[in-house]
Amino acid sequence: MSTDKMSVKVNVDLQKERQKCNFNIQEVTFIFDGGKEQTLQRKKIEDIALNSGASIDSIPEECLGLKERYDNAVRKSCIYSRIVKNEILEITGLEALGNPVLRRTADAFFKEISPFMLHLGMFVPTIIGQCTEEQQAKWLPRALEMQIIGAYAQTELGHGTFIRGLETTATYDPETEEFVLHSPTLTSYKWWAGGLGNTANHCIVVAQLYTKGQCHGTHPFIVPIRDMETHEPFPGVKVGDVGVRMGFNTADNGFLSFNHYRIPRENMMMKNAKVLKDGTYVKVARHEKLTYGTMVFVRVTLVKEAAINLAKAATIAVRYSAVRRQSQPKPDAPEPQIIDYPTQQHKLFICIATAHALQITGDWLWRTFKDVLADMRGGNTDSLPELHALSSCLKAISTSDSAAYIEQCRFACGGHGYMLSSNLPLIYSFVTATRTYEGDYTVLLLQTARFLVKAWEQVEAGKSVTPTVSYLTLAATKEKVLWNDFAEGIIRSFQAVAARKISACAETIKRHMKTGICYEDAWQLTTVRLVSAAESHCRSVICQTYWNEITRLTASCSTNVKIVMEQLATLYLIYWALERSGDLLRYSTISEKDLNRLQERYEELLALIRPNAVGLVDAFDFRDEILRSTLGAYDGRVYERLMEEALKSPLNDGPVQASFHKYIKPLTKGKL
Ligand SMILES: CCCCC/C=C\C/C=C\C/C=C\CC/C=C/C(=O)SCCNC(=O)CCNC(=O)[C@H](O)C(C)(C)COP(=O)(O)OP(=O)(O)OC[C@H]1O[C@@H](n2cnc3c(N)ncnc32)[C@H](O)[C@@H]1OP(=O)(O)O
Ligand SMILES: Cc1cc2nc3c(=O)[nH]c(=O)nc-3n(C[C@H](O)[C@H](O)[C@H](O)COP(=O)(O)OP(=O)(O)OC[C@H]3O[C@@H](n4cnc5c(N)ncnc54)[C@H](O)[C@@H]3O)c2cc1C
Repeated sequence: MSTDKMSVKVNVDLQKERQKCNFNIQEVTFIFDGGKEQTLQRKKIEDIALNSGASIDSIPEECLGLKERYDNAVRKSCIYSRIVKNEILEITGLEALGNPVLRRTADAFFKEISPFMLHLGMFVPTIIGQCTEEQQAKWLPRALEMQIIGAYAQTELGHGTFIRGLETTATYDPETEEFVLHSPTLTSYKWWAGGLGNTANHCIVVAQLYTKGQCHGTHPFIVPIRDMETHEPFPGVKVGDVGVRMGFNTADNGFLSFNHYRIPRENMMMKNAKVLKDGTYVKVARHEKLTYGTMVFVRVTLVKEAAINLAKAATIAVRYSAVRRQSQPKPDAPEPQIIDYPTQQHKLFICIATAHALQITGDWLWRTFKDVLADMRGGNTDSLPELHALSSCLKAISTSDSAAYIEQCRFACGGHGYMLSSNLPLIYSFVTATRTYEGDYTVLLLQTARFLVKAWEQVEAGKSVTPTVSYLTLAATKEKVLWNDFAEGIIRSFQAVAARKISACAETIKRHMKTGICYEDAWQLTTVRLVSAAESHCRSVICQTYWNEITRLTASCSTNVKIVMEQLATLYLIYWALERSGDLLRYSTISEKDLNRLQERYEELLALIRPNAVGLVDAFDFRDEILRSTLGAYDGRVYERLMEEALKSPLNDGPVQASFHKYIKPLTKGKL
């Protein structure tokens, strides 16, 4: 328990909730963090970063103007970066780049987003993933020392999804051994890159490479864009902010264009392809899509990012629901805590369970990513298509589910959830963007679908398939699922649903083609079903991974931890079986009777989890400085904090605002 939790006076209802909790909270924290060592490391990092007091704002961030908010975010980013560089990276090493602990700690500094986030989040990983060793030796130490600050500019005004359609050109000039960067149209302007608008002095630019008159497709380049002393953009570089956004307003998303702007040949990131001095193009990589590596990396990390943000929202909403009392369902009885309403439990407990499901699946995906990376270092890229398919659908579903449930947490907090000081709107505005960036939801599910249809064709041809789709072989037999075990039955049923949907898509494509249309058109006509098939596949992967892993992770835990963790995982599985009952009835052997039993068990589980609900969110172990919520603080002083925050509003700086004298008074006196 952190010091802030020991010294405060806690709301009586929350105190009672904590007395009811029947399991060892710390053991669950260890599970959520991925082990005891990870928890200890996280706490150490949080202590280092937060005990400096540098994260504290005198005026709430949301009450500042746009410029002051950016200014404040840069100030705090510099302090946080110094702490990360001098103290945190020493503890974590570069593993921190794939570990949400840095982001989690950063939340204490920024209620919105740091303008430096993409420096560590994408600029540094791209140097690691796309540069030769020699190039890394040049750029990496400078980037880690924060001597240079970078952004990742791939998306353009005209194209984000379709990378092959990017218009920025990098044309090699062998005379000077330079690349000439150029933005030929308005739609070729780079757009959206985080940290680019006013902060970064360097930028990774993805451009169409031309040499010897031939285009070789998109490649990444490191581009200095601003003078290191004056910070003025270099001649030939036009850079600025893209304008006010739904969230991310301190993230400094920018635009960038080039007018025949020259960079040295060595600034092409040459791990996967090179241009020699004479302009000869040499392909190094064994897989064409390795230049997309940073996107795969970020998609993998976003699964845990989705989990952490949902855990934050659930913590806020569950604690608030234990403090808040409303209505009078029984005459003469006191108003119940709103968490006692089964409908409220239905809104909230799935959020707790989903945070665990995504965290565990995210851990598993991270290990898979590292295995594939190790294979690729040895020259074997066979597992890349499976990793791409997995990271695509898991990024899509985790960010989409997380955003939807964070919004559900806000609904669960009624009117007070709408206050920015609850932090729920800001968490939502951040997470809903993750559904779009780094690959839009639909686009990524269609990438997974492409892999699934190919896997199905392999199965039909009697060939073997990769592990995550091996269920297609079994499920294709349409055997009856035995419902002697809820979890096993649901997992097998989801696999049957996915398999039947995938096979139906493959058949539909063939049927369309028999009418004489080409494969691409037949594919388009099937995309609504393909997205649905990819979603079912992803759901089956999450259900199976969550169930298998939670069984493994709790094997040596105390009995009550095992019980509560199993209750949550079962709740997750049953929730989705009921949500997708139409699919199950259509494609699996489930009966109405089975579904009725699932509904009953689901309602039993809500009641069983109820006494442990506050304990479960306490186990996420968010310090108040990170939660930054009037509704979710550990002490439950909800109403006091709401009042305190209200009084900090600049609109409360005096009893009469200047606008009264300027406008209202003249209006009421008939002088306007
Ligand atoms: C303070 C602490 C900081 C710590 C930070 C920690 C974490 C960071 C957290 C968050 C990050 C924060 C913010 C991020 C901000 C956002 C950044 C961005 O958005 S950057 C821009 C991202 N852009 C995209 O994602 C674009 C999406 N589009 C694509 O990926 C591709 O264009 C698309 C849709 C995949 C299609 O590509 P295309 O080249 O046209 O390919 P095809 O469809 O023709 O497919 C050809 C084959 O290639 C396979 N493929 C495609 N992609 C990949 C891949 N990545 N890897 C492997 N293989 C791939 C595809 O499956 C086809 O295969 P087959 O031919 O079917 O075999
Ligand atoms: C907050 C934020 C931060 C960002 N940060 C960065 C950054 O740092 N660097 C960077 O380079 N980019 C960044 N981006 C850009 C981001 O990567 C793109 O916005 C994203 O990849 C989606 O591309 P798009 O905007 O072109 O959408 P579009 O592709 O135009 O999508 C619009 C609609 O069309 C649909 N659609 C598109 N193609 C297809 C298809 N083939 N089949 C079916 N439907 C399709 C989509 O599903 C969507 O509904 C950021 C974006 C946001 C919102």
